[in-house]
Amino acid sequence: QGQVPSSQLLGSRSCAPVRSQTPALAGTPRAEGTPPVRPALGCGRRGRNCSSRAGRGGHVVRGCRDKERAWEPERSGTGGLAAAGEINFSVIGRYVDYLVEEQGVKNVFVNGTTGEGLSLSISERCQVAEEWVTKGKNKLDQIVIHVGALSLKESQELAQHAAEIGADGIAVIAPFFLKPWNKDVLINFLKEVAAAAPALPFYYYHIPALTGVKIRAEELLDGIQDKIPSFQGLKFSDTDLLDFGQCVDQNRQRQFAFLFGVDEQLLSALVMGATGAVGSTYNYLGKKTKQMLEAFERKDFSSALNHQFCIQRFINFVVKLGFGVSQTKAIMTLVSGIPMGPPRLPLQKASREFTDNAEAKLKSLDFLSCTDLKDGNMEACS
Ligand SMILES: CC(=O)N[C@@H]([C@@H](O)[C@H](O)[C@H](O)CO)[C@@H](O)CC(=O)C(=O)O
Repeated sequence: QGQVPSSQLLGSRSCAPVRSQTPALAGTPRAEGTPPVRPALGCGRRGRNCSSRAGRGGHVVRGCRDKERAWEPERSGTGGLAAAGEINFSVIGRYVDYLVEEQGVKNVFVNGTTGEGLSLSISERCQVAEEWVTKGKNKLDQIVIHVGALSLKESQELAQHAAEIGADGIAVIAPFFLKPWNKDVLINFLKEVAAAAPALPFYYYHIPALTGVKIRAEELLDGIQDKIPSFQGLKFSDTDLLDFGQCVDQNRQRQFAFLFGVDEQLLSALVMGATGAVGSTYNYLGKKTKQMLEAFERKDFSSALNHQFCIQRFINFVVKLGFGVSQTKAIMTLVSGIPMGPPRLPLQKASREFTDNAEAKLKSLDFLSCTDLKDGNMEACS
C-alpha cells in the first residue's frame, strides 16, 4: 500500500485577528502515486524579512538540507514517483486552488494535527512548509506553520526555517512526553522557540486532549508578551469555554488573535470573542462555515445558529462512527477530488464503510452534490 502523507490546512484556520476572516484549515494533503515536486527554496511572500539559506552563510538547517538530496528522483530510483509511505508534494498546489476557489479559505495552518505534523520527520516538515509557501504565494493570505516538537532544538530549527521561507507565523504545542509541569516552565520552552524566529508572529497551540498538558490557557496568557514579544495569539483546540472566555476577557486591551479549534462549537466561541477559527472540517465545510461567520457578522444569529446546527449534525454523525485524522483525510479526498493518501502509522486508513456513510450524510445535509464531485470521485455518485 503506497502511503503518502501530506499536510493539512485549514480548513485550516483563520490566522488573522479579524472576526470576519475566513477560517483557516490545518493539515497537509497526502497523495499516492503522483510525482513529488522538489520544493523551491527561498522566501516567498510579501517582502517579509527573510533570506535564502544560501545567502545566510553559516546558518545550517540540517534536517531541511538533507531532504534536498532525498527528493531527487534520479537518486531515489523511483522514476519521479512518490515511494510508498512518502509525501507527495505535487498535490499541494492543486489543493491551494481548491481551498481558495471552492471553499473560500485563504489562510492555512500547516503541519498541525490534521496534517500529522508530529508524524513527519523534520526534513519532511520543512519540505511541506516550503511547498505550501511556494504554492500559496499570491493566492493565500496567511500561512502559519506549526513548529512544535519534543526536542527544543528541532522546534527552533523549524521556526528558523519557517522564517527563512517567508511564512506568516509559527505555532507551537506544549511538549508532551517530558511535560512542562507549570505555566512558567511551559513559557520558558515557548520563549526559546519564539526567539529562534523573533520577527514571526507566534501562536500557542493549546490542545490539551492530545498533549496531556492541562495548563489553562488563561493562566498561560497572563503576562506572556513580556516573555515572548512576538506573541500574537492562541489556537484554542479545547471544549473548555470558561477557559477560552477568560482568555478573551482578560486580554481585551491586547490585539491577540483568538483562533478557535473545535468546529462544532465555533458559534459559542464567536459569541465569546473568537477572532477566527482553525479546524479540520473547514477543508470541506469551509464555505458553509463562512456562511455562519457572515451571518454572525451581520448579527443574524438565527441563521448563524441554523448553520452551526447543520454542521453539528454532520460532526455528530461522524463522531458516532469514529472520527479522527484518518476519517478527515477520507472526507477531504471525497469532497475535493484530490487524493490525500492514507494516514501514517499508527493511524489506520478510514474504512470504505465510513466514507460511504459520510458521503450519504454530506448529501442529505446538502453539503455535497454530485456536481461537486470531481472526475476522480464520480464513481462515488453512481
Ligand atoms: C483534535 C482535532 O483534530 N481537532 C481539530 C478539530 O477541527 C476537530 O477535528 C473538529 O472540531 C471535529 O471534532 C482541530 O482543532 C485540529 C487542528 O486545527 C489541526 O489540524 O491542527
